[in-house]
Formats: sequence, structure tokens, C-alpha cells
Amino acid sequence: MFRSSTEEVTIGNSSDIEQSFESPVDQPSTSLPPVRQSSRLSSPSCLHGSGGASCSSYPGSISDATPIGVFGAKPRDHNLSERRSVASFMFTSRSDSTARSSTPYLRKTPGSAAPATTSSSATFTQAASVIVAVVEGRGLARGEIGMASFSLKCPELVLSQFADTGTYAKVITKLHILMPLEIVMSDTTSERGQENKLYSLIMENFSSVSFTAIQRKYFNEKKGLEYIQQFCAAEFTTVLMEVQNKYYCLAAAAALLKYLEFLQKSIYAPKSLRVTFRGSEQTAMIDSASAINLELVINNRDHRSEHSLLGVLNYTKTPGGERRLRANILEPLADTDTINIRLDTVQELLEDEELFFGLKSAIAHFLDIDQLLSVLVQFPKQETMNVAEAKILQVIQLKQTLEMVEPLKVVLKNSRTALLKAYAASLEDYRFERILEEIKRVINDEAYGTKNSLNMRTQKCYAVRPNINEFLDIARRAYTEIVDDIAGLVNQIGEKYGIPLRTSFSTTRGFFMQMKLDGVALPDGQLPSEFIKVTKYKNNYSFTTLDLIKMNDRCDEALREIYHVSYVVICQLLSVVHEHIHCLYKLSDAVSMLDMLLSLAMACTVSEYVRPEFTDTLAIKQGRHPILERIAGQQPISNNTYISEAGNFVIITGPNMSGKSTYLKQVALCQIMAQIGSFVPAEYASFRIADQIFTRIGVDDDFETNSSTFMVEMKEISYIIHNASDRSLIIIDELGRGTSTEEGIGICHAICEYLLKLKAFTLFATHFLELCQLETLYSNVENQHMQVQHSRSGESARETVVYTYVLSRGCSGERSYGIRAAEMTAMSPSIIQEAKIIAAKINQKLWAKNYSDPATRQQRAVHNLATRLLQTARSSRLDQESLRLYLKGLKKQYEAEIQMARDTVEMNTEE
Ligand SMILES: Nc1ncnc2c1ncn2[C@@H]1O[C@H](COP(=O)(O)OP(=O)(O)OP(=O)(O)O)[C@@H](O)[C@H]1O
Repeated sequence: MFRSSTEEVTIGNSSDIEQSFESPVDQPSTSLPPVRQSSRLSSPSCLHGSGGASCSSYPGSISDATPIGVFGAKPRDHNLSERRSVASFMFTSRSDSTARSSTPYLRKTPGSAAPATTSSSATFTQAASVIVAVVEGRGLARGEIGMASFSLKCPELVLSQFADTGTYAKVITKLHILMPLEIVMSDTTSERGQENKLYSLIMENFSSVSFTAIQRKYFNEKKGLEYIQQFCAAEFTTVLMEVQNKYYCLAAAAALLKYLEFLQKSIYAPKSLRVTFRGSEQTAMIDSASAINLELVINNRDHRSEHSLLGVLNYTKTPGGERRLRANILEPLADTDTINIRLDTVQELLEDEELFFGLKSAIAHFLDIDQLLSVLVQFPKQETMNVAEAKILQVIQLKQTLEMVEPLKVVLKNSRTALLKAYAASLEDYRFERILEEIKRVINDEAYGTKNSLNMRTQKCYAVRPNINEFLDIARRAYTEIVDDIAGLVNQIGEKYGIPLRTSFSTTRGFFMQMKLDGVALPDGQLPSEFIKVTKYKNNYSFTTLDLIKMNDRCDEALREIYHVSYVVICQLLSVVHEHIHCLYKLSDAVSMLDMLLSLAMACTVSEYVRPEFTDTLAIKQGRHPILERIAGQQPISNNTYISEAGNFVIITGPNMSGKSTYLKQVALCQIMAQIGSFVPAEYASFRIADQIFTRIGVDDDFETNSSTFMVEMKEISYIIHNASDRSLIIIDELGRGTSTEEGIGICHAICEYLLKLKAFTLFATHFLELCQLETLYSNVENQHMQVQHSRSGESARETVVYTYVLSRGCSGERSYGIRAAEMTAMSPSIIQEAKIIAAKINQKLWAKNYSDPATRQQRAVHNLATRLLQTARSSRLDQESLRLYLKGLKKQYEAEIQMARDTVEMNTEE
């Protein structure tokens, strides 16, 4: 019944979604906050509050009485792409105002002015849609940060409040994770000439994101609390207990909601939003530089998201699932129980094929529930044709979404693990059925959403059941007649000229005619003059006639009537179901989580992963680099890792290209995978939960920019030193390469000694072999190296290096590999010879410094034995025989260390 008489279509888009009810909050014309423009604003218009001298309300503020829009500009449709430029135009301080799209992860150092962005790279489907308000405490509360964020695609207000250091690394990291479309701050932070540090850092790190300044008075915590009481849906009101004394996030919420009200031309329904508070305690922090270094969401070389950790794990089917996976990768869990619950589910999915495939097909058909909810809980202030059309589509989508709940429940019915059972229980909510019943009373059973533009139009026309509204039925009859007339007209014209015509449809042109040129003899060799607006694409002519245009106008008129009446009927329906609609939050949560867990399970079927354990040791047997595995298409060489409190600092040496950086990243990536609840690429894996993951890895090896490279690495390392804790995982690669060898060694040595005092697990790769001496000084240091082999072949019998990528105990025996690498090039032999002599002399001097004091060595041996025995007693699960062998090995190792100490005494005496 829903087919139109004309079948030819082109695919079109559906329009924005809005709706209209009365505003539950203050009327904007009297209460909205004037906005300050900051110094770099480019728009000169007084009406836009730009700070022109003649503007009465400046500097910065826009008079409340300004007739067009309270923020001093006419509100426009909150279409995403348009929004960015609107924001730039009206409020932002961007001097460039280029309105580039926000990058998923900017390539920046925390607190540094590092260059470049990863821009176009992302194939990741998320566009920036989050508006964030940030406020900082003053006076003694400086450093206390309140944040409130709201996605235009999901009606959730997320609050957070935390203490940050002077580098504001936490704020910057959180903002990077949110991928903001726009950042809102108080005007006092950006006053010309008095910009505060947080503002400056945000400007520096988010240069492509719109910025809006709002008067400080709108960051009002009392108002914030009131708004939350007013808008928070009943099931989320426990958040009030969490935030009632968190003044800064409440203040940010007040400013943000006020701003959104203006921006969206619409108001959120009372008790309609999900409000959550996210403290930092339950998640591990990965700073933005580390996220880039580790290629969590974007590959640094080819800038493709497929070749990132997200790409490796992303088999999600829904936008919500993908968003959740991304957020988890950037901010993994830090709570063992929650991670284990997720791992149980992944394991169940892997063991139960029926559940896996059943769930996969049940999830695959869900639309973006967050987005749907976000429009359903908004009240647009006026009805337009677009608004009406969008509302009809929303109800069709709501029906489709609710129809998918039952199949999902059926699949989850026999699940065993706690999480799946919990989701199954949450879907038992009676409201799903209630809403669906109501909808089905008004909406046709067969109504569905489709991408085909003509079909979609027909679906919308006939969405409301017949006999519900008399006028609607009449308008629909009129519409059908006109469409039939159009088909008749086209046939007539075809017969008149003896040419085969088709009726086609596109959203922009409406109905038009098309003709294939192949084998068609035109009268007089050309198109009849009656045909107008002719376009040609390949072998196809498209055109229309004046009569057809008139008929299209009549068609539109009938359609307007249909949409209007349908809109009225649907608004009545929505007012009935509105109070139950918040069960969709549960559904959205369930679908996105299930989708993410399915994706993690799917990744295990593609590659061989193992379930990780959580202990006080980082132990990985035959671990592999997950991204290298994906890119290379074959298994990379695997390696073992063992870090415990007894040996929590590993120094890794080895020549260039031997695989050090790859190994370091592999460990960090496995740790992150484990902490999001994923299996890991290894034969066995045990992790100690990390509260923070730090990396200092040179992304590129641009030796031409030595000075800036050095500054960047110093900033990164000082950030690590200031923020690392005993529970952190620290990855440092090639520190000190941007300065002289002596200085580099000195800096590395001092930094190592500082980090050695922490119980953090540290992996430190270096070319400075001198640092291996730390093992003799500190009991918790362990040397490892990347093995290489040498071979001579060919007539010249030149030595070639074979990289094994295998990690072994001890310091690398490789010397002068830089010179050997140079030897392989066309460098003159005399220069190489000279270089060898000089290097040998310098080496002799450096190695002559004897770090090893026999007493320290003995102490270290005793300490090593004691801690290993303690650890074995605490957490060993070896059987009796294995334990005996292990203890025997420990004894042997202890004896060897003591013997080495004795040898040193003898050597020193002889000297
Ligand atoms: N485990 C592995 N299995 C297979 N290939 C590997 C492995 N590790 C590294 N490689 C390959 O070797 C190349 C060099 O590795 P990597 O950059 O990690 O070496 P490096 O020792 O850090 O070098 P440099 O000291 O010059 O920075 C990588 O691009 C990768 O393709």
C-alpha cells in the first residue's frame, strides 16, 4: 500500500529533526547570557556583539534587548555542519575562523605547542557533536576544574569535577576524548591581555574548535542544580546526591544548558535528560600525547583509523557501539571487577555460537538510539514543513527501534553471565511495550524508514493510519491522484513524441522525466522545445515541462497538508508516550555495550587472543603487537614480558630497527586492551591495573628539528615525572636523543633515578648502553635487549644485520651500530674508519667509569632473592614440581650474582 505509482527514484536525505512545545525554562529574551567576544574575533558586526566601537553593549556583551537573538544573532537551524560556522560567526574568538572539522585526536603534547594535526585521516564515522563548558575555581580553589558536556546527538549531560595540575593535562585529555565541537568558558578567562593559562592552553590545543565566552555570572552553581532537578529524568536523579556539593561542575552545567537553549531554538522537556557524573577514579588516564603515540584511534603514518587500536577492535554495528568503544579505548577502566564482568561476557560470547550470532543479528538493525532520543526529548519552538516531516520520521524510527527489543530479549534469555543477565532484565521494562502499543494505534504497521527518497516520502505520507483524521485521508487521496496524473502525463508526452520516457523523482527536483539516449531517434534530431531544465549525465537525459512543474507544485501543496495533519496527530501521540520514553536510555546503554562486547569477541575470532588476568605482575607470554599484526597481515614475532615490583624498571637496548619501539607500544596496547575488557594478542597475559598510562615516544625521527624535538621530549618527560604514581605504566623510548650524548646520558640517568623511586612499571628503551649500569646499582632494574644476528655474504663479504625482534635478558652487546648502518650506505671508507677510531676512544673512556660497587651488587642479589620469594609465596599457582624447579633457578641466579660481586672485588684488588 505504500508504493507510489512512480517507481524511479534517486536517493535523498532526510531533513533535520525538530518539534515545538512551550519552553519550560526562562524565556530567552529576558534571561539569556550576553556573550563576550574575545580579542581575535573577526566579525565586525555590532549585532553580532563583536566589540566594534559603536556597539552600545560592548565590550563583549550583547544587550539583552537585542531584537534578533539574545546572543546578538539570529538563531539558525542547528544543523551540525552549519552550526560550526554559526558559532564561529557569532561568538568565537578564532582569528582564522576556518571552521575546520575537529580532528579525532590532535597531535599535541600536553601543554606544548606541538604542530600538525591528523586532520582528514579519520575514517572513523563520528563527527564532533559535543559542546563542553569548562570552569576553573578561583583563589584557593584554582586548579579545581568543573566540566559539563552535552552531545547534540545524545541527550546526556555529563558532569565532572576534579583537581588538575598547572599543566592542565587532565582537562586537555578529557577534552580530547570528548572531541568537542565547541568549548564554552567564562569571559573572564579570555579577557584581552589577561588570558588565563587554562584558556591559553585550550586555545593552543584546540585551535580548530569553536570557542564561546559567556559572562561569568552564568556559571552559577545554584542555577546548575535547579536545571538538573528540572531536566533530569527520574531514573537518573541519584546523580543529584553525587553533585550537590560539586560547585564547579554545577556552574558549568548552568552555563552550558543556558547556551544550548539559545543555540538549538528548542527546549528540552522537563525530566527528560540523562545526567551523569563521571569522576576520574574508575578509569585509567591516558594523556593525549600518549593516545597519539600509541595510535589508539589514528595511525600516525597512514592516518587511517583502521590501522589503529580502534580499527583493530572495531567490528561494531551501531554508531553507539562505536562511540562506546572509542571512549573506552581512550579512557580504559581501572576497576578489576568491572573488567572481569566484561571479560566473562566476551568469553561467553566466544563459547556460545548461537548467542554470538543471534546477538549480532539482533544488534545490527538498531539505529542510532542516542540520536533518536536526543530529538525526541526536544521541543522546537515552531512548526515548519521540515519539522513536521522530521517528526513523522522520528516516530517511524521509534516504532522500528521498539520492535527490535523483543528479538533482543529472546536472544538474551538464556545467557549465563552477569552482564548479559542484567541487560536482559533491564529490557523487561514494561514501558517498551506500552509505547509500542500506543504507536501502533496511530502508526501503520508497515511504516518503515528507508534511504530511497521517494519511498521515504511515501512512507511518511502514509505513516498515520487511515480513519484517524478525516482531513488527512482527503489530503492523501488528493496526493495519490496528483501522483497518478503525473505518471499519466509522462506517458502522454512519451507517446506524443514517440520516445521512451521514465518518471523519476529526486528530493530537490520532485518528479521529472528521464530518457536513455541509446537507440532513440529524436524528432528532428533534437529534444522537443517543450522539454526544459535539461541535464545530461552519461547516456541519460533528465528534463521536465511546465505542466510537470505545476503538477509538482500541487503535489507539494497536498504533501504540506498531509505533513501538517500527520504532525498534529503525532504530537498528540508523543504527548501520551512521552512520559515513558526514557526507557530508551536503557535500551541505548544495552545496545551500545552489547555491540562493543560483540566487537571485542569478534576481534578474538579474527586473531588469536587470550583472556587476561589481573594480578600484581605484568606478565605476557608470547605477546604480539595488535596493530602490526593487522597491518602486516601476518603474525609478528612474539615476545615475553615480565615486570613485577621486584623488577619494575626494564631498560631495553638494541640497534636501530631492532624492534624496541614496537615492543614498547605492544606492551602498552595490550595493557589498554585488557583494561577495556578485551582479550589480548598473547598466549598468556596477566596485568596489574594501571591508573595512568604514560608514553614518551618520538612519533617521527626528524633530525632536522632537533631543538624542537628535544623541547617536546623534555615537556613530555616532565609531565610524566609530575603525574606518575606507583600504579602507573610508563613507556619511554629514546629519551635524550635531541641533545649531545653526554647530556643525553646525564638527563636519562637522572630521570631513571627519579622514576626508580616509584613502584610504577617502567619500560625504558635507549641507545645509551651506559644506562645498563643502573642494573648493578638498583635492585629493581632489569636489562633486556633486542637480539640481532650478523652475517657476511656476497663478494664484498660485507656484514649484514639480521633483526630477530626477539627480546632477551641483559644489555645489548651491539656496539657502533650507527657506524655500521652508515657503512651500509655509500659513505666513504676513510670517513667510516675515522669514525670507528674516535668512537672506540670515547667508549673506552665511558666504560672505564666503574659503576659497580661489590657491596651494592651483593645487596642487590639478596634483595632480588627476598622479593622474588615473597612474590612467589603471595601469588604463585605453580604445582609442587614446577615450584621446586623455579626455586632451584632462583638459587642458581642468586649464586651467580654473588659470584659476580666477588669477581668485582678481586678485579678491583688486582687494579
Ligand atoms: N616483533 C616484530 N615482528 C615483526 N616485525 C617487527 C617486530 N618489531 C618490529 N618490527 C619491524 O621492524 C621495524 C622497526 O621496528 P622499531 O621501529 O620498533 O625499531 P627500533 O628498535 O625502535 O628502531 P629505532 O631505534 O631506529 O627507533 C618496524 O617498522 C616493524 O615493521
